[in-house]
Amino acid sequence: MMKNVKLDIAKTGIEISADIEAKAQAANALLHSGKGAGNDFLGWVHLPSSISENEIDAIRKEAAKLRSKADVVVCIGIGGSYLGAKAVLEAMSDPFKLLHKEQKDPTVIFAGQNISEDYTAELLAALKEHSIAAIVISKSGTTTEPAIAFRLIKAEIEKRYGKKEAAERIVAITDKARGALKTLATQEGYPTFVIPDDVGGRFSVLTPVGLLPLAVAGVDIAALVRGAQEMEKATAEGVAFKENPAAVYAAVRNILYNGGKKIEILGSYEPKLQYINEWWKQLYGESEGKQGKGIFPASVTLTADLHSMGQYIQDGERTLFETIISVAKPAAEVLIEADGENLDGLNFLAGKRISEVNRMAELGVQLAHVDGGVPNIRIEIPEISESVIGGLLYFFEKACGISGYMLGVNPFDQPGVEAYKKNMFALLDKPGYEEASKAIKARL
Ligand SMILES: O=P(O)(O)OC[C@H]1O[C@H](O)[C@H](O)[C@@H](O)[C@@H]1O
Repeated sequence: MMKNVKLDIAKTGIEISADIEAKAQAANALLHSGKGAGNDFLGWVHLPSSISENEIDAIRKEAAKLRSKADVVVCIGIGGSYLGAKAVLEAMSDPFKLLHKEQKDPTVIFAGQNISEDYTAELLAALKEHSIAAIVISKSGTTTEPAIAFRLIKAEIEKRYGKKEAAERIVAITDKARGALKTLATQEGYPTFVIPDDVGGRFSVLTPVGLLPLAVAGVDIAALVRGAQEMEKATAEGVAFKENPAAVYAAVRNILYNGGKKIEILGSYEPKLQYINEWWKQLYGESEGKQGKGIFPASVTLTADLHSMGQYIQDGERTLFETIISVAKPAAEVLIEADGENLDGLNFLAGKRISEVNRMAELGVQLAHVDGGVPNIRIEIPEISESVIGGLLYFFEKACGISGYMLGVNPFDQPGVEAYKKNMFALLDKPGYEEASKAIKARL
């Protein structure tokens, strides 16, 4: 099988012991047996292979409808109901798309991932110039940020097109039975897609949560799923440890963490992958950061951040390791031309592709950081395409499950996220929070 994720751990200087190897294999087996902590949230393990063509067709059909009606589709959600679609969309998009006069696909934009009044005002103002539709996504159906954004976007759509047509322009993705969004969608007659009970938000990119917005934007979701299916096989129980990149990645992280490397920096030399970092941060941060434990997931985009974070990485506290997603083949070719005057002194690069310079930057940085005491894990992917990205996402998910079990936590809950919510509701006098309101206001 062609390897879409090649893991190179040589520059960590780590030899994985038989003991750690066995631990990683056992953690993978535990995911497959469904007997570990959080085992009612393991639906993602076999998600790629269980997506049917009918499901893909239904998503594509709904996407085609939204595409025919709107030139801007607002995708409303936060956390796992936002980052997967955003990450893949950025990875697959021309960053200068909006500068082109012809737009062949609708523009998918995001809302509900903040509570900024200015963001909201500017969004609503910009929408005035476009035909619009919306996808509202919330697994719980009760998350405040997207609920506020949706209330405003729903009102705008209804005002413009009427209630009946609003039900043709709004799609809800939520739990099959529970939550305010489910009730609302049923009442308003919105087409609805279900987030399976056993798939947590941060593992939901390959459900309609990620697939519908991506299909609307013109991303080949079948190829995305295909790539994930291949990775599901490549990381399955029974695959030899050394052949299973997810097991090896989890094992190396575990060793690094126990050796005092508390922070992992994910980076890439392709700015399109920036939001893959953001998606990965939620995946690993919420899965492992609990009970006073867990690697802190950080990220950089290179070479930009060498000029801001480079000093620290090279020379600051030695609690870091880095993981670099390295793209073997750029899609385009741009050569650096010779210049007769050579005023900028760059003629030594004449005739070279930009990617050659980028590659040498990557290799140079890798050795510099290793010399500075920052172990380096390299994840090579052949190119940025839907199937490769699908594989990469599943690779990270599988490794996260294994890693969480190796760490000894339940990787599938996030109890710590509730603390701020309680305080916010108390401060906002939400009914039911009367006592908490009094208590918290006294502390201000
Ligand atoms: O999809 P939702 O239920 O709206 O949740 C959106 C996000 O918010 C929560 O607070 C969780 O910490 C995340 O894991 C989740 O992805």
